[in-house]
Amino acid sequence: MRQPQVMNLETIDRVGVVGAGTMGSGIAQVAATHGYDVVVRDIEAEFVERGLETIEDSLGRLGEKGALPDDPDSIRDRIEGTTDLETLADCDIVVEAAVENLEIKKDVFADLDEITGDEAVLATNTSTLSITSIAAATDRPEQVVGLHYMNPVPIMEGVEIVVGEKTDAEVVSLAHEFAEDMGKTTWEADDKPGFVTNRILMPWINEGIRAYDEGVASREDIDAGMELGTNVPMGPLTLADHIGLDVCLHASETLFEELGDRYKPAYLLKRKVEADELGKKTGNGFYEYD
Ligand SMILES: NC(=O)c1ccc[n+]([C@@H]2O[C@H](COP(=O)([O-])OP(=O)(O)OC[C@H]3O[C@@H](n4cnc5c(N)ncnc54)[C@H](O)[C@@H]3O)[C@@H](O)[C@H]2O)c1
Repeated sequence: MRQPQVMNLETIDRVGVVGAGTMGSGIAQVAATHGYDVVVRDIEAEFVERGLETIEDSLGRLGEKGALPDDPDSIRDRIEGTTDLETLADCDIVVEAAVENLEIKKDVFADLDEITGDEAVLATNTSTLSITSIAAATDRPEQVVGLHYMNPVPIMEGVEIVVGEKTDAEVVSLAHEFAEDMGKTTWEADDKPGFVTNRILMPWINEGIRAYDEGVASREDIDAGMELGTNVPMGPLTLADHIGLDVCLHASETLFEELGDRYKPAYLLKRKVEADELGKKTGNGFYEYD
């Protein structure tokens, strides 16, 4: 195993992005917006082109709203598209956002491990797959970390930093700093299935889908019920559509395989109710209140 090099944000100039789909194009755009030189790679030229068009459209819209620190053309000029993975060889950090398939991600990481410099950080945007498993395809598992951006990347503020079994603490710090440098706010999760977000989100989405299928309410009323009743900005069916149903299915299958039936009331929930810890009204639940 290699020894991790000293890394800090100042050493990161060139950012590689693998995959020019929904997430990869967003990550490339946000990195370029914050001054990084970006190279984004997909397997087919038409996918690269589509990703770049998405970026141009989004930059155009944000530019019109005055929401960019620079003019859209200058930001766009910082992004290079390619089908050749070798173009990522001199990247200081690579964020992988290819399809949610462990074998594909492992192949990508093995290739990145071969071609990038020793000190490069390799990050994955996986929604549910194990960082540790992906890192095992490399000879630098301590430099592999989860950088889980949210969709749509240019709009969503949060990035979940996922710590693999062997991820070095310096790499974790760098991941936080890198995301924050892109104007994001981070939180950290251990490398457990679904991390924080999808572990909780996916059963919620699936329940919304089942409720619709079982005729509990119309699509609109399920979404309205959750939006108006629980103050989320988007109900489960609309959100699933935004995420991509295939992405949701992949994520759900991984969680089901790893965690089984998650729909029983949580053990701790029952215990807290028995202990009369009912939340804000009793002054304590999962938090304490004055
Ligand atoms: N869509 C979301 O809401 C969301 C949110 C957070 C994380 N993610 C995760 O981000 C990743 C990408 O998801 P997406 O929604 O952008 O998917 P997508 O299908 O929109 O894009 C994936 C892209 O990866 C490309 N690709 C496949 N194999 C490749 C390879 N070997 N090298 C380079 N490119 C390759 C595909 O051609 C495609 O363009 C997945 O791991 C997903 O779980 C998705």
